[in-house]
Amino acid sequence: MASIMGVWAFCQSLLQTVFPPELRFASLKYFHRLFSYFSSYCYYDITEIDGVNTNELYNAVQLYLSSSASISGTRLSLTRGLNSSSITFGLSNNDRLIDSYNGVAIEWEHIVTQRQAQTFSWRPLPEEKRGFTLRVKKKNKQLVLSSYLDYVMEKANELRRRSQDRLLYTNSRGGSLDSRGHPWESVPFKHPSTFDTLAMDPLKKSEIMDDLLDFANGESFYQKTGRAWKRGYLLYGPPGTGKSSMIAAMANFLGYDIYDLELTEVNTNSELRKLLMKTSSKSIIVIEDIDCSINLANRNKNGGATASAVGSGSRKTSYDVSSLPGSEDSGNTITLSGLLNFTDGLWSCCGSERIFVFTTNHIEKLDPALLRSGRMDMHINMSYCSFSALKILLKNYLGYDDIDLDKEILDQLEGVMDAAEMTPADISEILIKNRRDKRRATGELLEKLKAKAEKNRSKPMKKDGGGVDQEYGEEEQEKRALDSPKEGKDDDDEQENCGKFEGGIHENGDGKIH
Ligand SMILES: Nc1ncnc2c1ncn2[C@@H]1O[C@H](COP(=O)(O)OP(=O)(O)OP(=O)(O)O)[C@@H](O)[C@H]1O
Repeated sequence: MASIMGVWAFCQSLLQTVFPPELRFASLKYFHRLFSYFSSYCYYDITEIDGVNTNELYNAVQLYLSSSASISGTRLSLTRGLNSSSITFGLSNNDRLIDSYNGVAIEWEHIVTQRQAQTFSWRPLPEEKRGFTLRVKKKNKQLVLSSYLDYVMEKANELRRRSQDRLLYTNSRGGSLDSRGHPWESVPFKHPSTFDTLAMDPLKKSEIMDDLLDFANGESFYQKTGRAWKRGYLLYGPPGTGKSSMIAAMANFLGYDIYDLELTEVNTNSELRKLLMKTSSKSIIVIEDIDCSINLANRNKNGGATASAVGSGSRKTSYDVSSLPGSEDSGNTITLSGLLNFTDGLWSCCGSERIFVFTTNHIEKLDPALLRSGRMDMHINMSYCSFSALKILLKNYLGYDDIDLDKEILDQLEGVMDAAEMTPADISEILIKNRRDKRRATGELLEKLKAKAEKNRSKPMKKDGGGVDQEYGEEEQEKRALDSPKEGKDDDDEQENCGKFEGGIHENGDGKIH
């Protein structure tokens, strides 16, 4: 052993003296070339750090391989990212696995080596040099370059979305930028509302779910028809009927982030555009209480853009904004046409797969331009709790199934439900309060429903000029009465549009009305 080692050391020193490093390097290079010329494989190296920047492809490959069921190694590396509630596992150092794509075997190897002495860098580099080497037969090279890597990126993005908690963004006050120069601030979005917990007519619910799925899987459809890959939903109905819960359920269903746009914090149309440009794909952009955020009632025929408080009853500071041509962008205001451009115009197409959701408690206050066909693809009426919706609440809150409930009580509940006009929020309150005693819960609920129905019957809806519901309170009625008179051409438009929204779902754009 000692002799062999002695000979080896001697040969090594001889080699180093006879062959200078340059010669060795050159011969190694030619050897590699010769090897790759005769080899039937080609190799691609994907390093973790590309120069000084992080290589996104490396992260994507790592994530993609973590999902591969064919991981054969018995030693895996486990990671849990920031904002993530799940653990992902990946290839351990210098491990390899075979992936299959369109019947072609692709070999991945995770290479980890020690980084040589640190050269000067503005950014400290990790001590280890990590990378993936992809090996594929030369004849399949084209497949890897043309589609496999795109496929890996796409899958990785999908996995990232699924494993990471969704984020809820809101625009910073007065359009200020955060430390990363971003106009949106985010927090993890953990709203537990899902379509299972949402109390509404099951038929309506499944229609919305189908529509969302069609949208999410409709990339080729939108491409084929030349339409921007986006969809608009208008949720309207009295407070407490589940509009916000519906948005959360949509986000949880599709795995999208939510951008909650506070319009009262946006000063100009261009600020609005900048915000839009900074939203990511696969997201829901929400403008809640659009009638309160800016006054989008009848478009002012005479004046320029004015910014003034809207008066009593408005829940937020509001701006009276006209959308006359020529008044756009004049002064520090956003206009209706600016808003429509935001959802509809050329700018709405930066990024893709985005859903716009507007909510309002008073659909009749919205400008017809906002309701016109093609603007908001679907109008969803979140109405008072129906009997079928009540059954969902009873199941979720009290654990009742249809069969558990007394037939007589069920009949009584069904009898008063529509006349009572109670919101799911009111009903959930009663159920939460008595959730430990199911009998008391149903008893109290029935009592309250009967009393409400009786009250409604004895005091029929006093309608003012605009058809104001007593539920909305004196202050709100006054405001609505002020806003109700409609004039000119828009009048017809509005009536035509508003006439369509008597309950249920209405689909625009493709001519279908539900
Ligand atoms: N359809 C529903 N299904 C299940 N729970 C509901 C529903 N509607 C309301 N709730 C309950 O009532 C609470 C308030 O509902 P939510 O905020 O979604 O109503 P909203 O219509 O958005 O009200 P607002 O117009 O005041 O914003 C929710 O936390 C939820 O628990």
